[in-house]
Amino acid sequence: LALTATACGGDGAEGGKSASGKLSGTVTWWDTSTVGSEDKVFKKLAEGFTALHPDVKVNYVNVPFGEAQNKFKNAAQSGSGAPDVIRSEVAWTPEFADLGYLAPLDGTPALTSDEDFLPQAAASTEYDGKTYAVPQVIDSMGIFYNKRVFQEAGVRPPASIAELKSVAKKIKDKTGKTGLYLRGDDAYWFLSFLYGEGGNLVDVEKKQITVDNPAGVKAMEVVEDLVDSGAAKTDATDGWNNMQTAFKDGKVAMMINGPWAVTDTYAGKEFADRSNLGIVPVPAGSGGQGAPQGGHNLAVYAGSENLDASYAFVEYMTSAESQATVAEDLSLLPTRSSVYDEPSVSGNEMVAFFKPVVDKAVERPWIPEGGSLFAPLLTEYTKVLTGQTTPQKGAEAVGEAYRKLLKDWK
Ligand SMILES: C[C@H]1O[C@H](O[C@H]2[C@H](O)[C@@H](O)[C@@H](O[C@H]3[C@H](O)[C@@H](O)[C@@H](O[C@H]4[C@H](O)[C@@H](O)[C@@H](O)O[C@@H]4CO)O[C@@H]3CO)O[C@@H]2CO)[C@H](O)[C@H](O)[C@@H]1N[C@H]1C[C@@H](CO)[C@H](O)[C@@H](O)[C@@H]1O
Repeated sequence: LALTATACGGDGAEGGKSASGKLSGTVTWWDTSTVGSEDKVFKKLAEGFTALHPDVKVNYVNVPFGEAQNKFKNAAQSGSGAPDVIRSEVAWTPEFADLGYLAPLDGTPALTSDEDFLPQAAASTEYDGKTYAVPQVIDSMGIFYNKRVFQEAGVRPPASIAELKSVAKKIKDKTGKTGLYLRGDDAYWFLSFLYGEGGNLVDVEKKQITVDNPAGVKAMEVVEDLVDSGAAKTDATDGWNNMQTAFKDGKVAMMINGPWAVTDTYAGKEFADRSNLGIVPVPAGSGGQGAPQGGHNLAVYAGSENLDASYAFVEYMTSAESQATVAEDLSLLPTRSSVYDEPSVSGNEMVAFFKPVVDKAVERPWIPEGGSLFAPLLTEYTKVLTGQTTPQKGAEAVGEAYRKLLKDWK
């Protein structure tokens, strides 16, 4: 008599494992990847799971990046409507784990060959001595530039803020185009300038708020000056679309961005010839050089009624083969070291550029409040860029907000 362990899932679907170990039921996966450039690759990959496990139905749901975090927290809190698996951004993972919304994965089939994961990618999945997610992609940022415009202006890619300004001036004089598009509605775009001044948002070891120290104020002055001097243009809203459109249409010569922008950028008329897209490290400031570490993990909802199939699905989606497919199709960076040895991956120019960048990217504090540091930073960053506050006042306001958020920090 084949005993089938069945349980009614959150969405009423049956799930579980038959005595023969065959997986069954439904796995609902909330993917946050960009619709129109990344989603179709991830959807196709996810649905490939059924080829391996015919009795498992994968319910692929794309939830916009800006909505998924709170939508998941609300569903998990109410115990209704949460997915079995969520694409959990690196900063969401410690927060979800701290709230008890994620299934610990140590010792489960979700986590295989975990010594193969890049340590900096694995770091965001570990919380309180347990592993709560599996790294899917890791990323950082660089300067994307239009080689044709650079040739027309007779300039070379900038390596410092000073060179960024002089290159932008030459481009404006020779071609009439603005040098840089600096995204103003997402504070992630501020971090490489902060690191360039030798600053950081906080110092985790010392439990210190550092965003409002002199380096933090200087970084706000740097971005303010890039806009006021005409070297860069920015927007307070709809930054992603404005940045991509301006760069893809050749209206600006540079943008700062990450691997997740590559596929969409290649769709631009300026980059139909992909060799016209150049990429170099973010500029050095007066205090150093550094780009932020970002990325996404796959995590299993602690209340999933189909843990067995969810573990297997996460393992499949983060396997070396899956990561190689995603790197080839989307130029996204694998989180498994072994995948970089695949010829199709190491031969990808974008992956080859970003791997050393990711290896020395500035790691973020993997604390539950880590993601919450961005909302107050965004408010002041946008105000500085649009002349509504001064760098000094902006940085101080962020520091004040952080001291409310991180009570016992100095
Ligand atoms: C404000 C947010 O601050 C932080 O986010 C940081 C983030 O921590 C940084 O790492 C960085 O993320 C990189 C990312 O690493 C990089 O991969 C890429 O991601 C691509 C994907 O690659 C692409 O596939 C596709 O998905 O699209 C993705 C996005 O393009 O670019 C990201 C940067 O965009 O920067 C984020 C800051 O934006 C908080 O964590 C919250 O997210 C918070 N938002 C909440 C706010 C709540 C209401 O207040 C609202 O109710 C809540 O629902 C919202 O969640």
